[in-house]
Amino acid sequence: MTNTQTPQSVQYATVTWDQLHRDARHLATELMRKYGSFQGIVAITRGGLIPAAILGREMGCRLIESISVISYAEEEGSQREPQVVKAPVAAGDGEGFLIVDDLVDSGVTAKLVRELLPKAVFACLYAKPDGKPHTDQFVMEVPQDTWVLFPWDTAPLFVPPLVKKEKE
Ligand SMILES: O=P(O)(O)OC[C@H]1O[C@H](OP(=O)(O)OP(=O)(O)O)[C@H](O)[C@@H]1O
Ligand SMILES: Nc1nc2[nH]cnc2c(=O)[nH]1
Ligand SMILES: [Mg+2]
Repeated sequence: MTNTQTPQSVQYATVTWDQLHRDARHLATELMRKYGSFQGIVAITRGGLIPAAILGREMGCRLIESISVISYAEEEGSQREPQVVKAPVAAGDGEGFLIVDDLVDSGVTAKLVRELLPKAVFACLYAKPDGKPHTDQFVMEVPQDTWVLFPWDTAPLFVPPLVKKEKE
């Protein structure tokens, strides 16, 4: 994960596809060691979909259910009252299921999904301190004031050589 400081002092942590894949495989290893196998996986859309696909492949799990929660306003990334727009019907009360998301931040999304699936295990790749109590397993902790940029949030971009910046 690469930390970048912008002039406004907003911290970003950029995750590449390679790192995400490595971290998801590491999460699969730890989950199998701790819990054995799962009957099914519930992906929290949209961020949990790719991690869930990687975990499903590694753990030999083909039953993938989803729950769709809208927690952040699209335009400004600010938090709003979370709204479930698709329920994880196949998962029952969560017994034998693994819930997967890309990260926990405030923990609001994870808390809501756990209330709907009280018997499920919850796993994610990255956890900020406020969200940590709501996850059973994660790979890496990220500071609360850091915004994680996932590979699907970014694109390679031309960057001018340092020597040109010095002349400005
Ligand atoms: O712990 P919280 O403060 O609730 O934040 C974590 C949630 O926020 C992000 O999803 P987002 O709502 O942005 O939707 P998306 O997955 O569809 O991009 C992320 O994928 C988690 O699901
Ligand atoms: N991409 C992204 N989405 C989030 N939703 C809540 N926190 C975050 C974050 O740090 N990064
Ligand atoms: Mg999400």
